[in-house]
Order: sequence, then C-alpha cells, then structure tokens
Amino acid sequence: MLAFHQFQKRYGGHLALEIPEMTIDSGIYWLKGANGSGKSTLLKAIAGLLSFEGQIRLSPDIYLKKQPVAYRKIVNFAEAEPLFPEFLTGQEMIRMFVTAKSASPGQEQYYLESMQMQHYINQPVSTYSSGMLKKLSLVLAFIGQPKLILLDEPLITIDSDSLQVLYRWIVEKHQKDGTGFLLASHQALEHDTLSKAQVLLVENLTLNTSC
Ligand SMILES: Nc1ncnc2c1ncn2[C@@H]1O[C@H](COP(=O)(O)OP(=O)(O)OP(=O)(O)O)[C@@H](O)[C@H]1O
Repeated sequence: MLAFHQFQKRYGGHLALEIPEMTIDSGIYWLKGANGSGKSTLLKAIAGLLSFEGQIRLSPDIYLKKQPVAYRKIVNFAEAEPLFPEFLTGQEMIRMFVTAKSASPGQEQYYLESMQMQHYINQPVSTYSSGMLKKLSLVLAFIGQPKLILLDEPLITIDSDSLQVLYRWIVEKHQKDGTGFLLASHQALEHDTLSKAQVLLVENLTLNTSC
C-alpha cells in the first residue's frame, strides 16, 4: 500500500503534480498519461529521487521523509533512460546494489542468466548498448526484497525475447513475494496477467485511479 498526503511537486514556481490524498493498494499498476503529464516526476518522487511537499508512506508505516534509508531499501526504481558511471562494470553496479539493498549474495544470478547477460556483465558499462544498459537497470530494480518496484518505460529498447523474460519476472515477483509494481509505459502490456493490470492515469496535474 502506497499513500500520498498533500503531495505537491513544483519545478521552480511551476506546479507539475498534486495529489491531495490517495491510497493505492499493493498490486500491479499500469501508469498511463500523455507526454509531459508527470509520470516520470511521480515515479522519481516515489523513489525518493526528487524533493516534494507533503508525505509519501509505504505500508504499514514507513515514511519516505522520516525513514529515508528504510524506505529506500524496499522501494526500487529503474529509470526510463538509465545512466551509470561508465568506468564501472555491470557486476560492480550489482555489487553496490546488493550491499545497499541488503540482498542475499548470488540473488542476481537468476536474473543475469534468464536475460543472458553473463557474457558482458564484467565489461565496463561504457561498452553497453542501450538495450544492455536497460537490462542492467531492470536487474538492479529486482535486487533485494523490494515491496514496491517502479519501472519507467520498461518495454523500450529491449528485444522481444527479453521482454517475455521481464514479464515473467514481474508476475513471479508479485505472486511469490507480494511485491507491488508501478509500470509507466506508452505501450500496452502484452501479457495474459499484466494486460489485466489496473490503470493509474496521470492527467490535469494529478493522479486518477480510473482510465
Ligand atoms: N527537471 C525539470 N525541470 C523543470 N521542469 C521539469 C523537469 N522535469 C520535468 N519537468 C516538467 O514536468 C512535467 C512532467 O514531466 P515528466 O517528465 O514527469 O512527464 P512524463 O509524463 O514522464 O512525460 P513522457 O511521457 O514524455 O516521458 C512537464 O511539464 C515537464 O516539462
């Protein structure tokens, strides 16, 4: 469960998003909205990457602002266009996330193998294509024991086989661990289970629960 209380995000003096009160039950949600409506802003705020007014709380009582470390340990985020320090390898990035998220050592192996990333994971990130970078960002988003995973445009740049693997990860993680998902995408989620995801719509500078 994710709750907003008097949430406002401004860029300078410009109001970008406002959610007076809203509670979202844990589940898999498709976050929709036109270009510039505020989807990335919302995900970055929930991830704790953007300052904002008001409160965001994760069930039962972990507040982003009051318990920033505990909150960030259980909320994972993959950006639409991920950027990583170019001199690090994918494996080094994973090692950092394993420590930060208190993950079980070796947890990443399942993800690396199913996405067939082992042959390049020890290469510097500067050598990765955009799809390889995207897959690394997706693996990082599944590291640890997240209660909520935020994926911004997860379907772009990855090939169709990888897309099927990603759909499987999402469904498995939700069914096994009860992890909630917010998936911001301009493309429909073409998967038996995910196509039934509830819709959250960002429009008119706010978030609505119906399409
Ligand atoms: N760093 C920033 N500084 C100023 N304004 C910003 C900044 N980032 C976003 N905005 C503005 O906030 C609004 C929402 O942008 P946001 O990137 O969240 O939209 P989006 O729904 O993710 O768009 P898209 O579908 O095109 O990716 C837009 O009006 C945008 O111009």
